[in-house]
Amino acid sequence: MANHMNAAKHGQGKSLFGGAMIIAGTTVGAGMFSLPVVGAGMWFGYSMLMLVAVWFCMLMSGLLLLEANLHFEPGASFDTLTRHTLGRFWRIVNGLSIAFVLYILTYAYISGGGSIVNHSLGTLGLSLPQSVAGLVFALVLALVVLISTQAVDRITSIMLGGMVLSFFLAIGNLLLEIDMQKLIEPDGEASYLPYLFAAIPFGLASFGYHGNVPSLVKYYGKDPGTIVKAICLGTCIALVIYSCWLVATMGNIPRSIFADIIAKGGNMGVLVAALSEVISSAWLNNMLTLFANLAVASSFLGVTLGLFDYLADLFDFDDSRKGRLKTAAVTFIPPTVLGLLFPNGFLMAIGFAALAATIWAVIVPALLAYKVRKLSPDYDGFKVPGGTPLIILVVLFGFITASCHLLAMADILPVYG
Ligand SMILES: N[C@@H](Cc1ccccc1)C(=O)O
Repeated sequence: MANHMNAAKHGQGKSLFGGAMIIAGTTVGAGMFSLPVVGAGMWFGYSMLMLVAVWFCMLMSGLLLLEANLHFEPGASFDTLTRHTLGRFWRIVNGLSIAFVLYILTYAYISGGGSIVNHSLGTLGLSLPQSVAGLVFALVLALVVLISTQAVDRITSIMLGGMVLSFFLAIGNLLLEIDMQKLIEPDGEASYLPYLFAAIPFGLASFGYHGNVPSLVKYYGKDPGTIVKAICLGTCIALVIYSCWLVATMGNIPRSIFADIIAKGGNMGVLVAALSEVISSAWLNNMLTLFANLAVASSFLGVTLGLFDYLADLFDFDDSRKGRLKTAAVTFIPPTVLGLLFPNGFLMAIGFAALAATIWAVIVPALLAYKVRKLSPDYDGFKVPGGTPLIILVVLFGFITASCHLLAMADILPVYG
């Protein structure tokens, strides 16, 4: 949901709340649906520990990016920051990793969207092949992006409202029904901690919002006090939502059932179907399904709008009808074709998004801050506390997460299920 910037810009006051909602809106997305599935191996306690640690590192990398950004005029893009501070090589690596994350997330959303649309149709007694459901999901939403940015803005604002309501109704009820024993004394195999490592990349993807930092600087101007608070509050909101989500899922679905969910591909629809089984009321069930649909659809709109603008700029396609059609073709055709060929790659795609995000959302921000501190040692504006040790910690976090993903892919780290 990267586009609430525009929605907020039309607003009257530049309140702290608006900025926090922009960050929370971008952060909370499909990554959330991977958390209970990849966290099932280590279960609740370690999942919470991992979430808090990843939240801290992702918050710090966002603040380091802000620090570097404040050395430039408001409006400077991520690309401008890397070009002026780190040079050509990093500019290219950064640009490629951003484009890769946007593309693969679009594919993840088509896969997750197809799966959840299919689950929703199932409750109505209809059925479609999942790849076709993904195609319908992508076509409808791509049309919104093709129409205009304003269309995306309006629709995502409505979706955000619907998401908040449906989340609290459905999850609130699940939270009331949790079984403490499931949370604290899970069933299934007796090994937990070894599964933590393969889950870290999914935590990282779930806390990604960094593309919005330059937009916040443009929106608020050089007002570090408010921007820092907006980033802290926005990521805290995401942390609270994810914690409630873990309690609601792990407190209701036994750990052994998660092994079945994973065996069925671990896609969004399978998880929501397992949750639906424990919700007694049909109405609350609909709220949960509505929430899942809105969450993935609004993330799809935000991410593809970012990709759309990025590609239009890259290929120099204009804003005429023909130009937008060309941009839409390069934006949507590759991930949609991938979605038709591999309808169930949701988890795999979130993992690869995390791998590429370690570059631009973690390592590059740390390097940028290191470099601007070297270039202007007398600068007395906003500085993230912790000095070079904090920068080293953030870079290490990036390397460890990338290594975890690669080692898990190579079957060297254990993956539950
Ligand atoms: N946090 C987003 C994904 C994302 C990653 C990186 C940057 C922006 C967004 C989600 O959970 O869907």
